[in-house]
Amino acid sequence: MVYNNTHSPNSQYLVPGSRSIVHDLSLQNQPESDPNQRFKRDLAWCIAPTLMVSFKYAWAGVRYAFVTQRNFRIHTLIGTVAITLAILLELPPVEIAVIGLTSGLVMTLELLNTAVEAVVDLTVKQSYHKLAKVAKDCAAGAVLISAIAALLVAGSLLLPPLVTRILLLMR
Ligand SMILES: Nc1ncnc2c1ncn2[C@@H]1O[C@H](COP(=O)(O)OP(=O)(O)OP(=O)(O)O)[C@@H](O)[C@H]1O
Repeated sequence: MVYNNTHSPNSQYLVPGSRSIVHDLSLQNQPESDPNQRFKRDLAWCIAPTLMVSFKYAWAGVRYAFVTQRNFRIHTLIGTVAITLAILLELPPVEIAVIGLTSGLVMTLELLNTAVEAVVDLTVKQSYHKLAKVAKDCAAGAVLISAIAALLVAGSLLLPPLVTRILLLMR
C-alpha cells in the first residue's frame, strides 16, 4: 500500500513506488541535520499544543473507556475495593503500593486493549481478517493475564489479614 501524502512538506522524501507505508512515514524520512524537523508528525490530524491539552485528551480516553467498556468499569471497581481494603486493614505501605501497581496495570492494559480494538475496527471495519483476530485476541489476553496476576497478588496480600480480622470479630 502506498501512502500518497502529496500535501506533505516532506513529500520529496517519499520513496517512489514504495510498497510499504513505513517508507512514507515522515518521522522515518526526516533529514537528521534538522532537529526541528525531526519530530514533526505530518500524518497526525491534530497535535496537542500544550501539556494541559495533552492531559485533557488523555482524560477523555479514560472517560471513553469507562463509559463504553464494561470490563474497564469492573477492573476500576475491583481495584478501588482492593486498595480501600488494603488501607483499612493497615497493610504495610509497600504492600498497598504493590496492590495499587497491579490494579493500575490491569486498567492500563484495558485501555490499550480498547485502543487496539479501535485501530483494528478502523482498519478492517466490519470485515473478518485473521490478523485482526490475532490483534484483538492478544490484546484481550494481555488484560486477562494481568487480571489473574492482580487477583493472585491481592488475594495473597489481603486474604490473611482479612480472615484474621473476621475471626477476631466472630469471637
Ligand atoms: N475484524 C475481525 N476479524 C476477525 N475477528 C474479529 C474481528 N473483530 C472481532 N473479532 C473477534 O471477536 C472477538 C471479540 O471482538 P471485540 O471487538 O468485542 O473485542 P474484545 O477484546 O472481546 O472486546 P472487549 O474487550 O470489549 O470484551 C475478538 O477477540 C476476535 O476474536
